[in-house]
Amino acid sequence: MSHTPPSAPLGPVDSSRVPRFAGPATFARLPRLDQVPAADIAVVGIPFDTGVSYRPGARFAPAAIREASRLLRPYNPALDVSPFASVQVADAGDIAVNPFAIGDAVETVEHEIGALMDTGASIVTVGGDHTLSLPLLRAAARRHGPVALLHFDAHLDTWDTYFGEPYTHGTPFRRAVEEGLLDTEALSHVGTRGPLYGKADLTDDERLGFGIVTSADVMRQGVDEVVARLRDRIGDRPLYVSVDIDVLDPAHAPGTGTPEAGGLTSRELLEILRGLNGAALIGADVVEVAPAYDHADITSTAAAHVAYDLVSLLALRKGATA
Ligand SMILES: N=C(N)NCCCC(=O)O
Ligand SMILES: [Zn+2]
Ligand SMILES: [Zn+2]
Repeated sequence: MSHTPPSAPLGPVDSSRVPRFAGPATFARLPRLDQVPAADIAVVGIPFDTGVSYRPGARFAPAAIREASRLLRPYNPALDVSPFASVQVADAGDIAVNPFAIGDAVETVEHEIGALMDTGASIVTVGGDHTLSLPLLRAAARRHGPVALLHFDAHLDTWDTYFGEPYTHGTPFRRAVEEGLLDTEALSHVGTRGPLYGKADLTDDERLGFGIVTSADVMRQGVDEVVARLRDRIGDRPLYVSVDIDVLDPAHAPGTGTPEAGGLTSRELLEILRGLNGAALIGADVVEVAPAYDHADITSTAAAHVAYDLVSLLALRKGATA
């Protein structure tokens, strides 16, 4: 069901008239959700980093990504779409999550995102740590049933517990499989690399149903072959995409909490995402941006562009054109 009003959607502030560095930042200078009757696509910030195991700071990512998104323009040539022209896209602001209690934050995110989805909006979240994918997948699965997952990350994030804790940024996808939120025929990690605790990390992960396209596979096989393999696995299932920005090499994303050498370039990541055009994307998150470790906004710029392409893919699904 589309909630696009009969009149044209309210688009972003025109950066050819109002300088793009003026005024408060919303994602891509889009209207706030409270300025439009309803949104077909909502970008939501989640300022939360209580689930991290190493460098904190992802709570500041929604603001940094919005600032970095000021330079985005309304036509996306790579996907030949104007994502804001015929579909109402809006910035829904930040979810007020409890910074002291992970369980409470997880419940709040599930509830708030579920309520937004109930209005008919598709959601792209920006910011926060990878703990958040669990409540986001709970909300997605409640609406769509078990979903296919494309998980871009240096890490597996299928560990069982950390310090005995079940809800952390290293464990969301183990919980998601246990809770039946994922279609275990269609689970892929992309960009995996780096040292593990032991070989069992990999065998456990495989037992949960995941396939792995390592960072080195992307280099050896190339983007087109990787996209073909992933699309084959996803088919026409409802698809959730989770992007941990540490999938990028630290040269392309220094501002993150658990950096690993040997990652994707931002060009490779964007091209793989664009290869998903036509898949049944239903929602996405962009997590693990930690602005305090960033330089020259490299990481938040990459995250803003990733979110823009994800919004573009959702807009295409909702009928947007050039
Ligand atoms: N960045 C994410 N999501 N997870 C990293 C967990 C790595 C570790 O603590 O061993
Ligand atoms: Zn990671
Ligand atoms: Zn992760």
